Amino acid sequence: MSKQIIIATKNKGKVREFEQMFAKDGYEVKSLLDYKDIPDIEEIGETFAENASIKAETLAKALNEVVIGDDSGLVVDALDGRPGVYSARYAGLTKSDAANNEKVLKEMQDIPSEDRTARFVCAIAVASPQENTFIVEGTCEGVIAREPVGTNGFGYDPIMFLPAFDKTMAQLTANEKNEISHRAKALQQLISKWK
Ligand SMILES: O=P(O)(O)OP(=O)(O)OP(=O)(O)OC[C@H]1O[C@@H](n2cnc3c(O)ncnc32)[C@H](O)[C@@H]1O
Ligand SMILES: [Mg+2]
Repeated sequence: MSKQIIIATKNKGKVREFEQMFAKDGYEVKSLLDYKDIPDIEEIGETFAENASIKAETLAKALNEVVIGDDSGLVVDALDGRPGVYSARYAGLTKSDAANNEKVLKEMQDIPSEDRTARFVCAIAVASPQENTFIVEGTCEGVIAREPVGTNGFGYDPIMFLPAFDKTMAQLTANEKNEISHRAKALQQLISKWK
């Protein structure tokens, strides 16, 4: 029987990255895309950590299993930390990646290069029916680009320029992203600190 990890997400990009990162340890990844009967989980927290916990705890309770929640997003310094926990719905409830990117670029159009710093943040929560929820966080620093570049990844990747690579996150291969991303760093924390 294969080992299984359940992730409380409906985001296909996240599912793909967790599959890639867990594959080497032989884990099969399940997500909310496999549990269609679970009602939408409301993300009412004020922090990434709170929302990751809400997602993980809700599904852990519903399934009576250990579940991982991922809440993540883009924090832009010149926008006072926006889109932050509103990253998914920044340009409206349709949750369009392209519209979200356009909105950030428009708000940043008069911001000079040196003030375009930003970071991706990923909080991962592990909830189980018996134990307290365990939370870790990872970040990945970058600069908001002038226009979307690249087609890999998902979400805000095309507008997140990484000076160290001289590429946007959407120009990295999956393997490259999974070595340096906010999600990868959170997962490394989880593996080194949980239990
Ligand atoms: O809540 P779930 O079901 O997990 O899926 P979601 O897409 O709503 O996920 P979040 O609430 O955590 O919102 C995250 C937002 O940040 C974006 N995001 C998260 N991780 C990202 C990454 O690695 N690269 C680019 N954008 C990312 C993503 O596209 C969303 O717009
Ligand atoms: Mg969400």
